[in-house]
Amino acid sequence: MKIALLGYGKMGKSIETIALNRNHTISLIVSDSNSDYDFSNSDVAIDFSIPSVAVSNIKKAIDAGIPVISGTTGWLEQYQDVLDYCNSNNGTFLYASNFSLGVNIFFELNKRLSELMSNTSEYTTEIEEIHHTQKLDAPSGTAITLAEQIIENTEYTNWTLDEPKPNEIHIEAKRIENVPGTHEISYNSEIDSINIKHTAHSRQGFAMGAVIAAEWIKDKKGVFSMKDVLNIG
Ligand SMILES: NC(=O)c1ccc[n+]([C@@H]2O[C@H](COP(=O)([O-])OP(=O)(O)OC[C@H]3O[C@@H](n4cnc5c(N)ncnc54)[C@H](O)[C@@H]3O)[C@@H](O)[C@H]2O)c1
Ligand SMILES: O=C(O)C1=N[C@H](C(=O)O)CCC1
Repeated sequence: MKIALLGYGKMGKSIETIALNRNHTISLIVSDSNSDYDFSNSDVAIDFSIPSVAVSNIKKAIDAGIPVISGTTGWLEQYQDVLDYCNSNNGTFLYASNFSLGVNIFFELNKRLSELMSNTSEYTTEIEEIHHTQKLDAPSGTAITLAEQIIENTEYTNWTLDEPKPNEIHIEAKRIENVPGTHEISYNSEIDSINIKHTAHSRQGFAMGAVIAAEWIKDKKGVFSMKDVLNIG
């Protein structure tokens, strides 16, 4: 498979290594310095760039009729616009806030735990995420997905990085050098605490998941998620 890499930073380089090991080729590398590019020699595009350019990269791939997967976070206020664009142009698109198998299993645990907690009023819920200091967005896309899952199953209606109101889940976003990504959900009462935590030891899981998603999506049409790729949940 010929893969176009949109973004060639920490993730783009990890994806390149894994893709080459799985006998794919890299047909195009787009970084901030070469925005004038075309997809004529590519089967699929993988976008891990920056929030301000992700949407134009994704739309450009859809315009070219190339399936595109995106792991870039921090642009989700435009997610519905991208879905509509993809559907009205008969394109192929998959976004995931987190491509690792472990986090996608963790999402299922989070969903189940929030269902179990839905009828208890004694507990308050908090999310802590820790990432490296170069990260541009806060909270992480993964923390937003976790919060949205909890909101779907409980009385919470919103998340906040600030001091929470009673209906808001507090997300604590910490930035510590070299941390690839840690997420912890806590339910705290006077009596006890319940915590679930995922710790990434490297970027390998994110990159492997992205390559597997690209292999899976190559000949499909429509909008997909990692649940479709991994067949879980
Ligand atoms: N979904 C996931 O599993 C997952 C995992 C890790 C990171 N991420 C997200 O992926 C994104 C990239 O992460 P990273 O750690 O590789 O960041 P990074 O800063 O190391 O790399 C970003 C790259 O984008 C490039 N870029 C800038 N302008 C561009 C343009 N116009 N077109 C294409 N590329 C351009 C930069 O040159 C840089 O090389 C971030 O949004 C991050 O939050 C998601
Ligand atoms: O390194 C990053 O940046 C990461 N971003 C994703 C997020 O925002 O959730 C996934 C984890 C790593």
